[in-house]
Amino acid sequence: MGSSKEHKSNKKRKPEEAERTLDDPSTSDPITKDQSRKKEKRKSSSKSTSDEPKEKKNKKDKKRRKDSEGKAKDVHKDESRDTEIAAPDGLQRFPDFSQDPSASTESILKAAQLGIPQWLAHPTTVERDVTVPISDGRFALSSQILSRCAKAGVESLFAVQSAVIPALRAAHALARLRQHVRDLCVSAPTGSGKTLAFVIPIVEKLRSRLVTRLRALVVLPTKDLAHQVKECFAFFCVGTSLRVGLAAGDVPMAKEQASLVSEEAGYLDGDSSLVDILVCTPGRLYDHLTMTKGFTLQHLEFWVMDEADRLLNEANEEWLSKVHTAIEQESLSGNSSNIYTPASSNASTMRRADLQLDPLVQPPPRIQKLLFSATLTGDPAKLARLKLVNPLYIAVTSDEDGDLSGPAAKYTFPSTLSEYFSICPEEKKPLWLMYMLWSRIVGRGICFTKSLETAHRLAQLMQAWTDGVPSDEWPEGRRIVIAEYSSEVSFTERTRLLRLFKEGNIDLLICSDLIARGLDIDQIETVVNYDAPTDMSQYTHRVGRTARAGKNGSAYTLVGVTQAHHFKTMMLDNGHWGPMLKRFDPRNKIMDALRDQYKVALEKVGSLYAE
Ligand SMILES: Nc1ncnc2c1ncn2[C@@H]1O[C@H](COP(=O)(O)OP(=O)(O)OP(=O)(O)O)[C@@H](O)[C@H]1O
Repeated sequence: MGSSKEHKSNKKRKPEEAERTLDDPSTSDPITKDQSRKKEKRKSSSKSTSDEPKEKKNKKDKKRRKDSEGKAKDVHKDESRDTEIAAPDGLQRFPDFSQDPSASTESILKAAQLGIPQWLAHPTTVERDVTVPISDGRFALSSQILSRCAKAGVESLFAVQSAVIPALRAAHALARLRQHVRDLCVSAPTGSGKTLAFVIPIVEKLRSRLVTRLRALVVLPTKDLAHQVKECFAFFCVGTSLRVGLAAGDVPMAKEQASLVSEEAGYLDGDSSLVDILVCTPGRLYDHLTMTKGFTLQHLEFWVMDEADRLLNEANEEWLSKVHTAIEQESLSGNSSNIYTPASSNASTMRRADLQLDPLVQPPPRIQKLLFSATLTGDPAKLARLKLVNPLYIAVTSDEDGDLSGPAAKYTFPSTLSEYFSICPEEKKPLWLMYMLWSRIVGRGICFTKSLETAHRLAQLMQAWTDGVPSDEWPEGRRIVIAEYSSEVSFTERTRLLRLFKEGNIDLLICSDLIARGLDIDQIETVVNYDAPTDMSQYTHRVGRTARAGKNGSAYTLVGVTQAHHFKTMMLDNGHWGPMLKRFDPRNKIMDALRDQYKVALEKVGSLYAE
């Protein structure tokens, strides 16, 4: 894990080749032709900045002058309120995250007109480069968690963690006073540490539980991500008796069932659960709710949806209503014939109608839903399906983001990311990629293509090229190693490839969008968009595989001539067209030298298909 010191000291890397900014008048590409059409739009967005009231500007300046280590307390306090509420259980004071009462009537009306709920239109914001020492009292972390953090190299908490952890710790304290626990929606850039923002407080809350019951459900869209998050939980649970399970479909159903539920316990009141925390994919969760005897959500306290917008986009949404039904049925009818006794170890968390009517029994904490994403959906209809209760929206943003109800706020990028694009004739893209590899513009990285088919063919071509050039002809005498990494490759093979990549034995993984989301590989220095992403969310997640945890990284997008107009419009519409995105063009001299190698590689692959 990157340390917070790294986080602060990074500088952006420049590519070796000549750069031209987009507003360079000498540029004569299809993109710039479109500039005048959009001028009006940009004018209006810059106007809003210059017309800003002085007071608001001063506030922003003050924010900018933050000292992330020492004064971070001020940074993610809701600026409209100076009040802090005292934690009832001896925790340190924590910020009051209640809704912003100062939201202007105008912005309230604007949000209402667009059908955006107030909580979504007025997030509590946190500056993206803030870090807070882990020992800060507001986190109230136990020595067990602190020692795991130390082991992981976590000395400071990143912005998203410094906002979410106190909010959750506060909610836990309030839950004990039978107050309502608010659901949480969190939007923070890629690589900003969202995983630990929920792992740490969940482990902290559950570590003192007495018996094993399924209390935290963490849903992720893919098997690969589920594995990654399971590993993270397992690491932070060392030293506790908490058990972490995985249901991602990589082992046969029966084996997975046996790892989650014990047959011996008799399937009552969730006492057959073998895990406290379950990390799963939607498909397997659905299967277990349907088919696994004794699998119950009766004791659930946390329901995390990581990469929430992708989960809400799942073609098959049945899993969502299945979970809601499971929760609701269990709380209405009870799922058990067990007789309740106050001494029962289950009593404090069991969600059963007969218990809830008993005035002597403290109600169980309600299930807190926690949504995380780098590109949280603003679609009210989709969010409504989650049945959120009094949600709190925390957004990690940058000073440049401006209007938080605008699109730029939806897509915040790591400050350590350098972004480049090139307009490239479609048929020359392989040559362009060879150039970038040969001239070492692309360090260790991943290359995204639009489809499995393209990934496969490109990997073949690049491998034919690298195999065909003798080792001593390569720059620095080192041949580049390229591998295909896609859903066509088996999960076991993907695991092996990732290991080789992490060990430095593979330089470039060519893939479809399989790993565009969430995958955390420390060693990725460069992302290449061989095919330009078609929407901003896809762009954000792809480039977000680099520049993680405060490390430097670069992203290069090869924009086909026919896609240039769409690419520029997409960037403009999302406030991402400007100095942050630089143009690069290959140097002809090197390209000329590579042309022959390219021809040889093409012939070699052509003969493969002819056979
Ligand atoms: N406080 C911290 N100090 C040092 N490293 C950290 C800290 N928090 C997280 N990291 C590291 O930062 C990396 C990125 O974290 P994580 O995968 O949680 O990002 P993310 O916000 O979920 O990104 P994405 O949106 O792409 O999924 C991980 O390698 C993690 O171990």
